[in-house]
Amino acid sequence: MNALAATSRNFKQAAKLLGLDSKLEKSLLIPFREIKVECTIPKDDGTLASYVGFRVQHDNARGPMKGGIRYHHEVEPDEVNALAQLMTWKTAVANIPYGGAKGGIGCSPGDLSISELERLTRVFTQKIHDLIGIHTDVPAPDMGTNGQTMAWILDEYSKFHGYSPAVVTGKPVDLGGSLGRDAATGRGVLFATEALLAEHGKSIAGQRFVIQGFGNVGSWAAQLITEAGGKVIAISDVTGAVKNINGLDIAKLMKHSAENRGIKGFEGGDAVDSNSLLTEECDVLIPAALGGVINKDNADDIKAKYIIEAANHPTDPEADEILAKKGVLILPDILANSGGVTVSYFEWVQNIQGFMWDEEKVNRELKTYMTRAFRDTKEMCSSHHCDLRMGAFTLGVNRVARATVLRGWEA
Ligand SMILES: NC(=O)C1=CN([C@@H]2O[C@H](COP(=O)(O)OP(=O)(O)OC[C@H]3O[C@@H](n4cnc5c(N)ncnc54)[C@H](OP(=O)(O)O)[C@@H]3O)[C@@H](O)[C@H]2O)C=CC1
Ligand SMILES: O=C(O)CCC(=O)C(=O)O
Repeated sequence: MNALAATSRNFKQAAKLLGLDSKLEKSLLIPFREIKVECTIPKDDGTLASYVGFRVQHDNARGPMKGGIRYHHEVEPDEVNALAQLMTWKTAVANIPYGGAKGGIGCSPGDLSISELERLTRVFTQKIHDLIGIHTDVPAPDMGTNGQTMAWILDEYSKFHGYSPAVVTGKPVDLGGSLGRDAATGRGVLFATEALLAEHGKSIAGQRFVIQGFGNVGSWAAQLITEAGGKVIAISDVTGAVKNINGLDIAKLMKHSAENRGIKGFEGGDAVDSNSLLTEECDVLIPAALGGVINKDNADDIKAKYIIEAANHPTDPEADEILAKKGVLILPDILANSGGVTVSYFEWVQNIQGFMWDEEKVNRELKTYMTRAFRDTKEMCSSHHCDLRMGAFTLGVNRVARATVLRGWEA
């Protein structure tokens, strides 16, 4: 199912459970602003190349809009729209004072040189600089982007507006980035998984994990789960998938991946078919790459008891229904991966205060926020007799709806 159709379907179900006024429901779904820009750059070989960039600013009822920028060849308007909408509900679930936005450029970052990526990022920033800002819309990294990308945006934006470190988060620590932001989404995944397992009398130790994606989120999740005593038995990235039922050596896999631009060829396990990774025998499945990967075609074959959505919208609504019938518990994206934007909030707060927290404080606060978001979601599950996805959606949508009405929304 199309990402926007899937996200909107979940939103409408939550609106129904909350008994939301139909006009308010319609207004909450419509994005505040959709930006599309053409970014033309000279390539290293002297030819010109053109890429389409997007920024969708979905909602700002609770504060400045917030969300990552993705560089990927599949970036298209509907998906960016869906991701921006998810950010609105996610920041509300985390109860941080933000709305939601998302951006992206349709490109294959692996095929561009560092200087081409820099030129592309600077041109994109030139085209959107007057629509983002510390109190309007604050970008961060997502798939295919990283701290360096944020540093270029910061620098380009600052040429127009003066030095403004708080205009982006997820930037390098040397430029005012927060300690702990790099690991934050993976660490948040760990905390959320711990909270879910604890409800069932279990802990990370002794559970078998399968992870799709070995980038920022997947690799940190794998490291932290291993440190907590979990056994990561299979991992995939674009180059392939590797499995070891005794547990993969994540430190060695990190080294191999950095040296070989991917996990293909890693000798600490058996190469397996990437397409069957999601249906491997395990206790906990963590999709940490693309959206829509768990769908009606593979949901019935999934053997995990728990799915922790580290990626955004990895599960289609049709798959949700199939998995619910099988008794598989899903910790939804807007809760499970909210650790990244939560520490982005800490980073923004530190920049505005001109003060730096130590990493221990960042991680401690992150745990408090993740545990609170989990508890608040469970309360919505109890009061609306719904699953965790609807618990999180009703929590987020209700908070945004209340802020919207309080600010003076009129039907
Ligand atoms: N970064 C963040 O703070 C946050 C990210 N997220 C979400 O987490 C997910 C991952 O983001 P992030 O880790 O930042 O992105 P990265 O670009 O750092 O990593 C993405 C990973 O996914 C892999 N991948 C891409 N396509 C496939 C595929 N078809 N099969 C298997 N693996 C694949 C990539 O492989 P390769 O490297 O070989 O290309 C890479 O290992 C996204 O859905 C993102 O929206 C959510 C919240 C915050
Ligand atoms: O850190 C942020 O601001 C946003 C992270 C993000 O894009 C996401 O949570 O999907």
